[in-house]
Amino acid sequence: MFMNHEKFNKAELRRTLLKTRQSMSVVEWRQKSDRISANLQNSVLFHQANTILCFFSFRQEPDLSLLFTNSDKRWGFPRCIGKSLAWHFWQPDDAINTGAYGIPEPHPEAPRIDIEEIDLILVPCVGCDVQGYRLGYGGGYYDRLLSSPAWAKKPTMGVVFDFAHLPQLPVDSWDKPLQTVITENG
Ligand SMILES: Nc1nc2c(c(=O)[nH]1)N(C=O)[C@@H](CNc1ccc(C(=O)N[C@@H](CCC(=O)O)C(=O)O)cc1)CN2
Ligand SMILES: Nc1ncnc2c1ncn2[C@@H]1O[C@H](COP(=O)(O)OP(=O)(O)OP(=O)(O)O)[C@@H](O)[C@H]1O
Repeated sequence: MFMNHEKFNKAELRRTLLKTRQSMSVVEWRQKSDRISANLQNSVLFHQANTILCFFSFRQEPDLSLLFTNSDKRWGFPRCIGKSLAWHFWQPDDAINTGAYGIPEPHPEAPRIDIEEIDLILVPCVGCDVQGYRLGYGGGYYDRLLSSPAWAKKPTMGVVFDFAHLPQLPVDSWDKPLQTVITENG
C-alpha cells in the first residue's frame, strides 16, 4: 500500500511536540509566555504595527494576553467557519465565546477586520523550523489563508516555545515559510 511518509512524519511530530508542550508546568508556561511577549514588544515589526492578528492560547500555546491591554494596538482574533478563518476586532472587556475545537473566539457580531488594515500576523505553531516552515494542528487554516495573494504579502511571525523551534520540519508542496519566528529566547 502507498504510504505518505511526509504526512506520517508530520502526524508523529505533532503528537510528540504537543505532548512536550502539555507537560510544561503552568509556572514554566507563564514565564516563557511572558518572555515571548516581552521579546515581541521589543521587535521592530511589533512597533511598526497598528493592527495585529493574534490568537487565544489553547492547549498550552504561548499566552500573549499581557499584550492585549496595549491600547496603542488594535487586536484581531479568528473564528473558524468551516475551513476558513474570519477575523474580528477584540479588546479585553469584549465577550469570548467557545468556538470550533473548543478554542476561545470573538463574538460573531464583533466588528470584522479588512485585510488592508492588517500590519502583522502572529501565527500559532505546534512547531516551527529555522526557515520558518510551520507545523500546525493539521487543519490547514493558516496554509489556506496565507496562500491567497493579498494575504501572502503580510508580515508573518511564528510564535513558538524554543523546544519546538527545530532545525528542520517535513515540508509539503503547499507549505509557505513564515517570515520570522519568535521564541522566549529571542
Ligand atoms: N489558538 C489557536 N487558534 C486557532 C488556531 C491555532 O492553531 N491556535 N488555528 C490554526 O490553524 C485555527 C484552528 N485550527 C485547528 C485545526 C485542527 C484542530 C484539531 O483539533 N484537529 C484534530 C486533528 C485533525 C487532523 O489531523 O485531521 C486534532 O488535533 O484532534 C484544532 C484547531 C484557528 N484558531
Ligand atoms: N493552500 C491550500 N489550499 C488548499 N488546501 C490546503 C492548502 N494548504 C493546506 N491545505 C490542506 O490542509 C491540510 C492540512 O495541512 P497541514 O497539515 O500543513 O496543516 P497545519 O498547518 O498543520 O494546520 P493549521 O494551519 O490548521 O494549524 C492538508 O492536508 C491540505 O489538504
